[in-house]
Amino acid sequence: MSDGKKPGLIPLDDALAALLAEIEPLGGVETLATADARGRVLAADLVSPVDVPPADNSAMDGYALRAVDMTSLLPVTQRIPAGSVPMPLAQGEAARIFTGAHVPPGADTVVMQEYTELVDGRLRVTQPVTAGANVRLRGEDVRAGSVVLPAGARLDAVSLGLAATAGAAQLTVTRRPRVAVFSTGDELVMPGEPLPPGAIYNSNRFTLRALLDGLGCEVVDLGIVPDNLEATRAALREAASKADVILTSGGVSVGEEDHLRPAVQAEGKLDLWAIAIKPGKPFAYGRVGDAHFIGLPGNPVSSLVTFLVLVRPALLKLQGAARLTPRGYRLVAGFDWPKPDKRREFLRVRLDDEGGLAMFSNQSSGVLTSAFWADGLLDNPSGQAFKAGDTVRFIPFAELLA
Ligand SMILES: Nc1nc2c(c(=O)[nH]1)N[C@H]1C(S)=C(S)[C@@H](COP(=O)(O)OP(=O)(O)OC[C@H]3O[C@@H](n4cnc5c(N)ncnc54)[C@H](O)[C@@H]3O)O[C@H]1N2
Ligand code: MOO
Ligand SMILES: [Mg+2]
Repeated sequence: MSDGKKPGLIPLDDALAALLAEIEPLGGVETLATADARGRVLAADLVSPVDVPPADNSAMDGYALRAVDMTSLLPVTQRIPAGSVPMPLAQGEAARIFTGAHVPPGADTVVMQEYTELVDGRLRVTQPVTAGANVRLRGEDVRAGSVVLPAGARLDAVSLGLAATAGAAQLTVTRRPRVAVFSTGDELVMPGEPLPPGAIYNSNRFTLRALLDGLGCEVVDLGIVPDNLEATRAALREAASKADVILTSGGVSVGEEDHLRPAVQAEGKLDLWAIAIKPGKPFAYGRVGDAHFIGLPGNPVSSLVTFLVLVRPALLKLQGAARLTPRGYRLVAGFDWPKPDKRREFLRVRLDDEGGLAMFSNQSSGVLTSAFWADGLLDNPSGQAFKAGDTVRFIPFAELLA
């Protein structure tokens, strides 16, 4: 802990480890319709009761036959649209078949119709295909009895589709965290209201609510809290009575208008403060009652970055997610960075046309445009300068905002 004047900054990895050590998964499950489970975490392995596809089926509109018959003129003895049940195919016969229709027993190959012609009602293959072509095998996607989605999987568009392909109408997911959110700042005004002198629109509320929503959390929005100790303490008490997590923005730095740290110390305890991260240094973590307290810096980019790097893993751990941190990728910097900081930096960067990384010109933590422009964050270790052409670590927003 620091006295607030000369903070000994905590390395980010240590801070994240300490934060995650405080987080126990919430426990508790609920069963939801598959369509309603986006953003949630699967509570138990999902085992498929069926093979997918359930039978060998055609990948093309064309004709099913036996490969050995490919060079003969074949009578077309049945017509098999998708959804119908075929009859067995005898040697020397072909069947008209459509994409997705079950291949008749006896047939082993499908020839697309463009590679065939009918001669007096009989099928001639004009362009032979290899044996087994265009047949999608039973169970080649999912085998009955296998785990389609493991416990801890986060449910996104692809995993929900996969659950449905295995026939799951409902999914058992972990309990969603209740997160009470408030913004602090006498200067804050809500969009839609006039902007008086000295004021600024409250953007963090919207960023944070959307981030929480994406992570499957239930938001308790306590609005804007003025910059005074009593109001901040009262807001913390209310938040702790209503939520598993209290998430605030602003008022965590060292000015006498920053009341969150003393308020948390009065109402509970402060475990972590001042991280070696840029932007986002005054990030704070503690407890108020049974609730976790997380204080994000007010600057909009600091608030966003600390959420993505520190809060997101914590909220995922609360929900029992298997993967807490995003993948990083090694990419080439397209610019020089001659001014290393003591803090680990997260620069807002974009993929350039050569597959390297370009940087937004203004990296101020107040410039939210930088994050909108960017494709992700360049994760630069503390004290490190780099040059164009050097390899750096890139974390795409596609990973962080999923
Ligand atoms: N003497 C020092 N001053 C500051 C330090 C320091 O080490 N010594 N750290 C700076 C850093 S780094 C950051 S980050 C900020 C964090 O400040 P706070 O968390 O106390 O946030 P505020 O002072 O309340 O606000 C900062 C900035 O952000 C704007 N803001 C706040 N909330 C919102 C919101 N909901 N929507 C949009 N904008 C918001 C606010 O107007 C301020 O401009 O402290 C530095 N100071
Ligand atoms: O940490 Mo502050 O975010 O450098 O502006
Ligand atoms: Mg401040």
